[in-house]
Amino acid sequence: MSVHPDVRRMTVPQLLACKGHRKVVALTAHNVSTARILDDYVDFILIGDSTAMVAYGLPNTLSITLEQIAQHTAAVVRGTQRACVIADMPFGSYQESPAQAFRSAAYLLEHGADAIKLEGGSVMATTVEYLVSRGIPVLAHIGLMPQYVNTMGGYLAQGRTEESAKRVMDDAKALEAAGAFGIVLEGLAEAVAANISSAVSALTIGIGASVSCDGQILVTEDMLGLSGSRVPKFVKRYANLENEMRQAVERYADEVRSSKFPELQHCFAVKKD
Ligand SMILES: Nc1nc(=O)c2c([nH]1)NC[C@@H]1CN(c3ccc(C(=O)N[C@@H](CCC(=O)O)C(=O)O)cc3)CN21
Ligand SMILES: CC(C)C(=O)C(=O)O
Ligand SMILES: [Mg+2]
Repeated sequence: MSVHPDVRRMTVPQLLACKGHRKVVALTAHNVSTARILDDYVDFILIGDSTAMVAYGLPNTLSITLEQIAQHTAAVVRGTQRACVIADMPFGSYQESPAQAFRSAAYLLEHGADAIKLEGGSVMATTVEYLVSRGIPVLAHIGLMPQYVNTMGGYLAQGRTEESAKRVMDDAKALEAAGAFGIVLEGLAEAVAANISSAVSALTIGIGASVSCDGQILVTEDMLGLSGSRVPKFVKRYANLENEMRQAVERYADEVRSSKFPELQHCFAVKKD
């Protein structure tokens, strides 16, 4: 990157300044071609651990490694200029201790991330404070936490009982006090998301948590119709790129088989004399 880039990347303080003024727009990406397109439209791009599922075909988000997320982060950074880039901390890279979390988060910042995201409520407050006080902006993630799939027994919406609603509100307040600049609210009852969004000064980013959040995020493959038929209830399909890709690939296959492609314009001629 040049010393004086014409285009400035959105910073975490600028993201936070959106609270109460305008909605924050976010999507996931893990490669250059997608990141380059998103860069013109979103405030931040998340390299989600959902990459495990949408890019690697793994059954859940648990087995993607820090090294994999770091490489996908570097790719997204190379494909973007304006969007803030936030990397998901993979399972096992931060739960052990604040020091372990710092080492992992620093590794992701070394690969170009502007901030990191980690899952967990009050239990992560000490870790969040440790990271933020040492220069690493933290986006927290509560409600439906996919890295807890084995203890939760599934991807279940949260905040639907009084007890659950109170727990999630307490988590949000603990993370705010620890210094998280934002909190992803996933799979959360609408009223609870609304209460949290007005109770905390941190930015709330919803996914399946209603329009009351300060911003929204979705997995890009889901909203583009590229992740098959089984998508979470909270996904809205803005395109059906699977159909488009099928049509294009079918046409290519037909043209190769019928020798219609390639044509002369796609070929090199021998140089004259
Ligand atoms: N492609 C993709 N999109 C995602 O949004 C996503 C991932 N992968 N991987 C990690 C997690 C898993 N997510 C999920 C997966 C399934 C449901 C789901 O099926 N939920 C039920 C409701 C469950 C209940 O509370 O009863 C649903 O009907 O949507 C929700 C979130 C969200 N995250
Ligand atoms: C959907 C977002 C919030 C996420 O954590 C992911 O993609 O991994
Ligand atoms: Mg994630």
